[in-house]
Amino acid sequence: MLKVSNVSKTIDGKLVLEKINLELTPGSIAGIVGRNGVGKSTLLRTMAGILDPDAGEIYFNEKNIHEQPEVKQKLSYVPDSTELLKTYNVKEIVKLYDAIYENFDIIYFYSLMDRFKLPKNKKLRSYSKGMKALFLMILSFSTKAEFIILDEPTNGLDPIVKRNILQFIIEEVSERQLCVLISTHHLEEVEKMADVLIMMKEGKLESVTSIEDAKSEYRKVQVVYKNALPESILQLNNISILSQIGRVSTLLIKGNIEVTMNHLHNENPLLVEELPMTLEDIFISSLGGESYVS
Ligand SMILES: Nc1ncnc2c1ncn2[C@@H]1O[C@H](COP(=O)(O)OP(=O)(O)OP(=O)(O)O)[C@@H](O)[C@H]1O
Repeated sequence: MLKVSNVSKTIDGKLVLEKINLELTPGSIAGIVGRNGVGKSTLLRTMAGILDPDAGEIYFNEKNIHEQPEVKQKLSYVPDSTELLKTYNVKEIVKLYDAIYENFDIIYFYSLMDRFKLPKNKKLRSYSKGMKALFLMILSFSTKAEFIILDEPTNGLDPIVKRNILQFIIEEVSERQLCVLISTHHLEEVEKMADVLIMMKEGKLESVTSIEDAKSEYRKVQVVYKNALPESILQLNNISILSQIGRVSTLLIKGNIEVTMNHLHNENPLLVEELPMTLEDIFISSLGGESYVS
């Protein structure tokens, strides 16, 4: 179990993380989403023990990762950049990881290199972006860490490499009861693979829920009224307008769903139709700021 307790961090005079509390359990994948610059990478780096919090603690299996650094053997962090490693070749990096991680499994590492058809006698510089991302992932899972933190692991990857990586992560989590935390802007990935959705806003956690619970809190509907949207509907504070094209409005209802649906019906609509909802709708409604009517 990984526990973040009241963690705050200020960088260059700016409060980047504010009283973050979070618990993640083994055998689960958590997706952390939020707009650019809200503090996701800072939180991930702090959870990995790379940055020190100004206040609060992070525990892995009840051991404080900043006070008992040997716990970091159980954690692996994959950054969103391979800059640091690019002048090394595969064998040198493997040697480095083998020296740092006492459970590093070289046989497993090379079996994964074969599975994903990555060349073994090259400098990382000669790898394509997709190959580098796969390589870092393979390295990370070969450490046999129990908690793996991935910062934007599928950025810039083609759909096939992306699918292979995501499939690989799901396999590893179910076979080894790992806990994986993924930061991403690809909401459809979170929707497909994550058990837990973490939404972050301006340095704070806006919500931590299962994907199912997040979706059940909302309903997306298309409505058409004879004239413009009735004033009484515009005044409801649990409704967001996702789009308006002519008299056709797409609304997202948050909470109090049955009462609000009755309200929509009571205003004599020409049409009220439920639409399938995506995490993107929830993201825009919860984290999008004041105005996003298209
Ligand atoms: N080393 C640093 N020096 C100065 N400011 C920093 C540093 N690291 C982070 N910040 C600031 O902290 C805030 C959060 O940055 P962070 O990279 O954690 O956000 P993010 O949510 O991961 O963003 P993105 O989605 O764009 O990757 C930003 O305002 C950023 O400018």
